[in-house]
Amino acid sequence: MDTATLPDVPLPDGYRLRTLTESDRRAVVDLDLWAFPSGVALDDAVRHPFPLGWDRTIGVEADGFDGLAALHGSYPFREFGVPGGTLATGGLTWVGVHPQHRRRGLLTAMMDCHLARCRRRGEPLSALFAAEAPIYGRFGYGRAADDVRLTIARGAVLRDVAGAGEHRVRIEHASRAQHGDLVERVHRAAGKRPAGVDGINRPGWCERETEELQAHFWDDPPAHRGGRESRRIAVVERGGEPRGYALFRRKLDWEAFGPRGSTVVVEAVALDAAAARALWGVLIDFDLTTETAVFILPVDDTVTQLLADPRAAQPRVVDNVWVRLVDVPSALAGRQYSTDLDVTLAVTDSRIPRNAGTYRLRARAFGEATCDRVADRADLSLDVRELGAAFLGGTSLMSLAAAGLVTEHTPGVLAAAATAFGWPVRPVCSWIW
Ligand SMILES: CC(=O)SCCNC(=O)CCNC(=O)[C@H](O)C(C)(C)COP(=O)(O)OP(=O)(O)OC[C@H]1O[C@@H](n2cnc3c(N)ncnc32)[C@H](O)[C@@H]1OP(=O)(O)O
Repeated sequence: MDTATLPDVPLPDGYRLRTLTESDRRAVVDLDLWAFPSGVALDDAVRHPFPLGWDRTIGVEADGFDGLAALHGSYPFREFGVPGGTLATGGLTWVGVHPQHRRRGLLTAMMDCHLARCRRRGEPLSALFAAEAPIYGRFGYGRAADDVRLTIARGAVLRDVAGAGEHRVRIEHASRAQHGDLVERVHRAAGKRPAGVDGINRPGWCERETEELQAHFWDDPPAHRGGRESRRIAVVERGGEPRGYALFRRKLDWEAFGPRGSTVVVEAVALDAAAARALWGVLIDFDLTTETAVFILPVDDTVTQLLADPRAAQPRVVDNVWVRLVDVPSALAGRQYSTDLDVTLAVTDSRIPRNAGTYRLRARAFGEATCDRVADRADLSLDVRELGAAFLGGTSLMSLAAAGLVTEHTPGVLAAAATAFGWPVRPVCSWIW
């Protein structure tokens, strides 16, 4: 399969797509700074590790315009978490259009290019984090996961967990050399068995799979610290084995009545309840601080159950990953379902017409699934966007139907399908790419 040639997608007059190379790095970073304004100087920004592979970084050039008019890239996630397994997924990122060229259809052209290339590469899914939430629904992406952000007062009471006291906590400067392997190992294990039950993974979980992403993740330039300290890590160990970690930064502010520092937790992962209790006991009790802000957590994270007063943590729920089915039958057959299922779905898809059609989806609870195109009358009808929203098991088909976005043609099938599409563990991706 030819994956190098760019697909022939319609572009506005005077624009063309081009695969970029290392020699375009400065232009790429410059365009990114145009799209995402920042106080970081271009000369500084180009020195930092570049997270994309060049074979997946596509620019748009314009007649008579120096530099790039637009840009997008994608990460090759080979093991993006879906209910009961993983699927190859194109992780769309670095989408940007120079302000001079916006609203002429360049994003639309880049989306057609990205989706065509995902399909050629055999990636049945694409996923992304949306800079602005209204952008991607029109391209068939559904809001597939939410995360919760907490602000926990220092010393908030946590429920006891047997065995928590048997952990040792190391608190250190975080570095790839010292902690890279540990973080990857614990992070991967947490996605595979988040509730400690075999086969019940966390959908949406994915690793920083490439060398470029790892280098970028561990880079810690002062300009990205927001006035906070360099990145630190707390590692909880039991019997000498790491059982959890948190990456965090503190900041000390002095006020008239004394210190009012805070801690920001960037990623916190624990392999069981005792490790979580040991970890959070440290994170919410740093000296000279009054609160700990937690950036991204699964909405069902252990700490939400351990807090004696969950309201005091001021939970805010925000959209996390958005998912797009690039190849409907492969994607639907590529996940598991929570109950036995036999349903016929009529799917519309205005951007990838070959996806549109009626499919019979059959599955055994927590087992194999098959999905075949049929000519039958459908039990349910919905757009590919809603299928994306429901795909990770975090958005109920029932709630989509209540909003008029899924239609039931066979009475009783909606409730059964909504239950089957759900998953015991809520989806999330623990880091923004
Ligand atoms: C996965 C990621 O990387 S998320 C990062 C996205 N990038 C950014 O937010 C950086 C700043 N913004 C930009 O670079 C650009 O404005 C983009 C990429 C958001 C849009 O690019 P454009 O080339 O202007 O989009 P394009 O002209 O193809 O618009 C397509 C449609 O989307 C709509 N649209 C575009 N941007 C937005 C937005 N921010 N909010 C709502 N609708 C939008 C357009 O109005 C248009 O609608 P229509 O089809 O009904 O006419």
